[in-house]
Amino acid sequence: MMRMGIFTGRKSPFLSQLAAAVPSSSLVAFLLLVISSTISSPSPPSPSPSSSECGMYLAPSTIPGAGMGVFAGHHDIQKGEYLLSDDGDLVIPAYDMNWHVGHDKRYSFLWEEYTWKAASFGGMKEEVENVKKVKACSPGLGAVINCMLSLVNVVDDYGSRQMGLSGSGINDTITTTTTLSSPGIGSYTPYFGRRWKAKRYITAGMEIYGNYGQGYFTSRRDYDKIPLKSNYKEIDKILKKYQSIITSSSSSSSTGNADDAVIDGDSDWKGDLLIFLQSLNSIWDLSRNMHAIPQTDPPGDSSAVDWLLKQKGGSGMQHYNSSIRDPEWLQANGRCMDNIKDGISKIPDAGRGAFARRALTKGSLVAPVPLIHIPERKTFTIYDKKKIITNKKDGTENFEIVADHENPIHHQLLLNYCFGHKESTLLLCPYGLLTSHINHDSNPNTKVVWAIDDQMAHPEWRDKPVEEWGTLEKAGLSFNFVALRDIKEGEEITVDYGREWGRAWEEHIQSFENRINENYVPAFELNKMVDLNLQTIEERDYENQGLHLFCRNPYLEWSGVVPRETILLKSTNKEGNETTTNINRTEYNDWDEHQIFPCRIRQRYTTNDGNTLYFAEVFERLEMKLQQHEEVSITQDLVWGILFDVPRDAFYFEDQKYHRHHHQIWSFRHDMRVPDDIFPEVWKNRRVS
Ligand SMILES: C[S@@+](CC[C@H](N)C(=O)[O-])C[C@H]1O[C@@H](n2cnc3c(N)ncnc32)[C@H](O)[C@@H]1O
Repeated sequence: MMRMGIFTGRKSPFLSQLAAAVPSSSLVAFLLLVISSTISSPSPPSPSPSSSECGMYLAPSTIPGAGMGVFAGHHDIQKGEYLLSDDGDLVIPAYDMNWHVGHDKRYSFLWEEYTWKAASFGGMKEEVENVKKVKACSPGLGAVINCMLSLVNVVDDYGSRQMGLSGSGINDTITTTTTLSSPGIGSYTPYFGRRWKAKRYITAGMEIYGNYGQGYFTSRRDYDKIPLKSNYKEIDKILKKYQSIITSSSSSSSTGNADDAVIDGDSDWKGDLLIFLQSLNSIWDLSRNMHAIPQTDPPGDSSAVDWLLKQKGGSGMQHYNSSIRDPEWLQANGRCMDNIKDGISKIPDAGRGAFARRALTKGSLVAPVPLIHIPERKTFTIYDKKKIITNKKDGTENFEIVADHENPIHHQLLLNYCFGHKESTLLLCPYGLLTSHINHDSNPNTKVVWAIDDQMAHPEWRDKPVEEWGTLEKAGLSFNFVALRDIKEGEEITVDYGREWGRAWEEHIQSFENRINENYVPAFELNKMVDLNLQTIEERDYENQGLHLFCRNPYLEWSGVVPRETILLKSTNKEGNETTTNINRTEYNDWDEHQIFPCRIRQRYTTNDGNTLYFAEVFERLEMKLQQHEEVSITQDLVWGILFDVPRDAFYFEDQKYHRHHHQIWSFRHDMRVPDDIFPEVWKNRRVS
């Protein structure tokens, strides 16, 4: 069992003397002012009988002003352990939002505070032109944990980012001549499996801290006093100096050095010196270093400094103790987050779902549901493209493809993960542990209610028009999902998304048939099917089905095929004469085993010992713009290598850009609906025809 020094379970005697010295709340922009609301809050849902089993709580953070935080519940978590053994959080991509709605400054996107780089999620970078323009919204644990850089105790597990449809409940239908006939395809994210692993031993009751990265704190003015790792190191140097002064003075005074007589006369000078050091932060207020100086209780307690300097993290460990809540306190003041676990939904076509991790009694909390607000639902609109002609300075014409704001054609997938109301522009998107997994049932076992005021940073927003608070950059509201009846362990959790959602879904099912590209299977799924018999170009043209097929470099080498440095291209110029051009193949110069080359399968055959092998040709696709029509290009395939007797492993698929199901305009989009009886009148800012 992995244990950390003397922090094995409960508070260490020395650290309990360290005051909660996180920088003052004036440092943090999101002050929590709990003001009563005229909408009556329900009484808190009862904890379920087995609540002492709770493995994770949502409760006020130990960081002043940081709102809610996540805490390990009644069990210690060992280093290397996954926080929950489930499949993990969803990641919902939002595409090209600047291109679609960036023109309108009214559309604020609070998700921005909760997004990650799409490029680091497996499979996402292949599906779009520019992965930098994709916002990877992950409403799970990552969105709700706070960060204290010196005490980060969980890491986002990159190794588990092998996300995809497997396990979403529809992959069973995938075969070579697959018919992905589920009307649910494209209406939920294909990306899930984002998991969090303990980076160090986490004692029961400890706040969970992820690593937002230093850039998060250096790029925001509100956080300009929060110490970074380097600041704690600086302070460790000063504290060591302080220690050496007091140690050498003690030893010289014991040898009767006359120079130390004055100091020695004041019996508490060591403490005073430390108090002096500690008080510097009030005069040097802007320094991150100053805020890294540990405050002790009582002030001037040099033994606490001795203790800190013996710890691996030095002064960075000063908030360790104040980051731990008693599990009993958490039970009384927190909301249990892990009553649900994830899995494949039992509801046809619904993708993934949430299930009761333990038996839950009627009226008890199923899950706390903090909410990210989007004041204007048009933020999620996707527009058609249009071509505009502009005149260049030299008088020639230029073509540009821009969003056609007269012609909305679809919505971001994120819409399906938010609650709305037909009479309001406001959307409220759940985050927190697995709350986005909960599916619809018109006869549900769980209902949506407002959290009690104390569980929300801004309950008073419910009394104000959306226009007055919607653009604020911190989440402030929260629902609770509460059991409508006793729920058995393992039962799927459902809420009622509302009549309008149900009607829209029915209509979608009716109109769905014949609209899907039956043969398209996402590339990252095909790549996982290592036993799949691939099709020859005559049997199936992958290119026509939204895919690109490639051959891997090691098999080219094995077949003795060497990529050419230059390629001879025959083409016809604008006068109609045939020309031959040498083109440099600069991209493919290195022999890299991850390199892939466009190819197509000419033949598939089975050997006497039952192995399937392929005969393929590797080609170069050359694209040329016609000079007189810049927007028109022609392509020409040039075969430059033949592979004989290669196995399935020689081939690799990528999706053509914007081809996955969730990009298709037939894919279902509808927000979940906040029940009428809890939707504030004052938010109704949209007339419904
Ligand atoms: C908030 S998400 C729920 C999580 C989703 N199942 C997933 O795998 O990511 C809402 C989406 O789930 C699917 N869904 C939820 N309830 C459903 C139901 N009763 N029938 C079909 N699809 C459902 C729809 O795609 C809907 O847009």
